[in-house]
Amino acid sequence: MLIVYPTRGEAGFLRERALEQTSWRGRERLVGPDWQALELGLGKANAAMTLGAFLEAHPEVHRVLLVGVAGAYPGAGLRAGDVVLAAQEIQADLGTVGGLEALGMPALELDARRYYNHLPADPLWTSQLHALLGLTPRPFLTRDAVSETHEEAAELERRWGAAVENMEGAAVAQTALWFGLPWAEVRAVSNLAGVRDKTRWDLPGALEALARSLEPLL
Ligand SMILES: O=C(O)c1cccc(C(=O)CC[C@H]2O[C@@H](n3cnc4c(=O)[nH]cnc43)[C@H](O)[C@@H]2O)c1
Repeated sequence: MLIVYPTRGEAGFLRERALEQTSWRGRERLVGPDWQALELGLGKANAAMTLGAFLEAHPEVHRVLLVGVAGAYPGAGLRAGDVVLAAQEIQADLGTVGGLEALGMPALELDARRYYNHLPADPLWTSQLHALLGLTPRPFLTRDAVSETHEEAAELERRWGAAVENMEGAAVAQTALWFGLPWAEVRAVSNLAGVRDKTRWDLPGALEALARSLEPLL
């Protein structure tokens, strides 16, 4: 299993369990007993670029798990420290404000299936993770620009029906789908989406909860 994470700050619990810490094209790479982990960088371009290049060079990878922190949308009923599993990733800043279908062009076409803004997580692996980790799958939303106000976050939640916001998920999803690999995603809530003041985030609490919830996998 390849575990990917956007920033080094999100991978402390993996580093603690790693047998080896190296670097791959300037990105941190960790090797565990039966997993390896790779830093992606912030945002969709970094995520797709790094994961695509790594998968091309590492055909031994059979599945991809994205882990990290996320902002919870106001109506999602989530608090800092809650851990969520992705049912799908929604790429919310591709195409028109309402999405890509208005342009009549999919982001990805595989085996006659067209993917516009919605990228489903692997159903089998996600249901296994649901059973193993006790997490209920929820819709995740990805955009390069983070929500900066409560109103912006509430509008995105209303339009797309997502529970949490992040900056890399859809890129990892699209890359994994293109490589024909199952992908899944687990994130811990560090903040309310729309809140940019980091003193109101709980990064340590989120990272502790993420580490605890992924224990059965490591
Ligand atoms: O400053 C630190 O110590 C630190 C440690 C771990 C992570 C960070 C981050 O800043 C994580 C950035 C990462 O988190 C996702 N994220 C978190 N909240 C939101 C949000 O409200 N909207 C969008 N993305 C969010 C995102 O995927 C970033 O890549 C700092």
